Amino acid sequence: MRRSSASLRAFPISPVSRSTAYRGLATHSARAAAAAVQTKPTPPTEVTSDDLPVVSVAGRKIAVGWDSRTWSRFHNLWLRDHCRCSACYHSITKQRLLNTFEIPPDITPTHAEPTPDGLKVSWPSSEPHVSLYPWSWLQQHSYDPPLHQRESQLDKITWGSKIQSSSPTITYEEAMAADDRGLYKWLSHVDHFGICFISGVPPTPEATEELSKRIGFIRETQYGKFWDFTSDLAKGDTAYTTLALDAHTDNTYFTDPCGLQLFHLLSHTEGTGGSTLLVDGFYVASILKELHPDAYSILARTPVPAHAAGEESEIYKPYPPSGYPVLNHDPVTGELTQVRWNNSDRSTMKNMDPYQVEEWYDAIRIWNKLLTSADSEYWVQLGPGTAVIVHNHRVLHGRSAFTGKRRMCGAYIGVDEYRSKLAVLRERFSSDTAEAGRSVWSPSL
Ligand SMILES: C[N+](C)(C)CCCC[C@H](N)C(=O)O
Ligand SMILES: O=C(O)CCC(=O)C(=O)O
Repeated sequence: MRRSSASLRAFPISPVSRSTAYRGLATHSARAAAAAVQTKPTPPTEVTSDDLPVVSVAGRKIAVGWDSRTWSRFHNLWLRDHCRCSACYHSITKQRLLNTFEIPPDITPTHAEPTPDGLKVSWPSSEPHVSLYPWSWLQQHSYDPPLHQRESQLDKITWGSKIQSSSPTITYEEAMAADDRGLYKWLSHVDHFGICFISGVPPTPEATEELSKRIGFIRETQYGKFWDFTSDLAKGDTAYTTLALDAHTDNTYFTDPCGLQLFHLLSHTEGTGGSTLLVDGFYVASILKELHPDAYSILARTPVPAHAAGEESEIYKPYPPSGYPVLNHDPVTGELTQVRWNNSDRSTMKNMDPYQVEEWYDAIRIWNKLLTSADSEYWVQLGPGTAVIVHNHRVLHGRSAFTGKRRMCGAYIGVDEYRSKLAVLRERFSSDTAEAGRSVWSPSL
């Protein structure tokens, strides 16, 4: 609905006129719309300079009318706290300079008006303080009501064994290309699928280490930084044997399990077996939730203790020691964010209520049956030249038993290092403001 700019003209807000900040038809219809029961808000249209939103200050909030049906309400206190002028916010470090706790809880603007660049608000203070909030930022961060889908897993593509017909893959050249476009493609595949193969990798630990470092610094653990291992029990873990390893996620004994795990099989001679198992934990969890909601709920609320205690000098356990559930969720969106499952590394199930015991075992039995189904299991034989990266918060991995001499190398990357790199690449390659550098209004802040 187009409105003349005259009807949107703000005028100074005095206590008397505070609740009638605007005149003209737009205000009436906008206010009537605001009073109407809020139907599901439609994301507002692009704000153009000749069609500015309606702005109204009422009590402890400022209301922004995007169109006749969509309003957002922002607390004055919240707006003042989020001022990003150079006095309130460090434009280089992107850190708050303002002392939040000096803002009066009942702060009220002396003036508020729509401008082509955003919502302009003047605050009472000994020296005049003016804040300007870009319309796009206000739309993105509207919380009353939320106008945009919160950052969510919408772009996750779950898979079963059929992915083997078209596994996400990039070439080593793409991954190593200095312009980072290939790196962005690689990490986008990991973000969507939880796995990505890399073909054409020189079959050396050196090249594999450099490949790993393209994502971020390697996460050092008790197994070292870059690992190059075989079945010699060099470390007190069954990975350093010829035994089969059931589908698992690594580091359940850490408070914060690694984010990515890269594997590159350098050689396997004088024997057979040792193929790699990959299972999309998000895919299996979605089936469990659909077909066995009670089991899903049990796995989502029962903490599972774990340990790595194969070295005399080490006892790793998560904090708190009770551990974390198999299925972990975003407390805001409720979406599944992390699978933690390693039945070998699981410690004694203590602190359980007696009635829980059998239902928990029933739940993990169903979970295991789905994990090990032909529909879920993606078996692939790695070999020199083809590495695979696995998102350890989502995809479970394992291997079949083997004979002979088998040499595997790889590395862990922290989940925050991975997410930071992806965010930077996304900012650079998918934002039309990348050239201008990171704004204090970046969606990431
Ligand atoms: C990857 N690397 C061979 C270094 C270590 C393997 C550790 C496996 C451990 N049981 C876990 O699940 O975390
Ligand atoms: O040896 C392999 O193929 C995988 C070993 C493994 O599962 C691990 O290191 O976590």
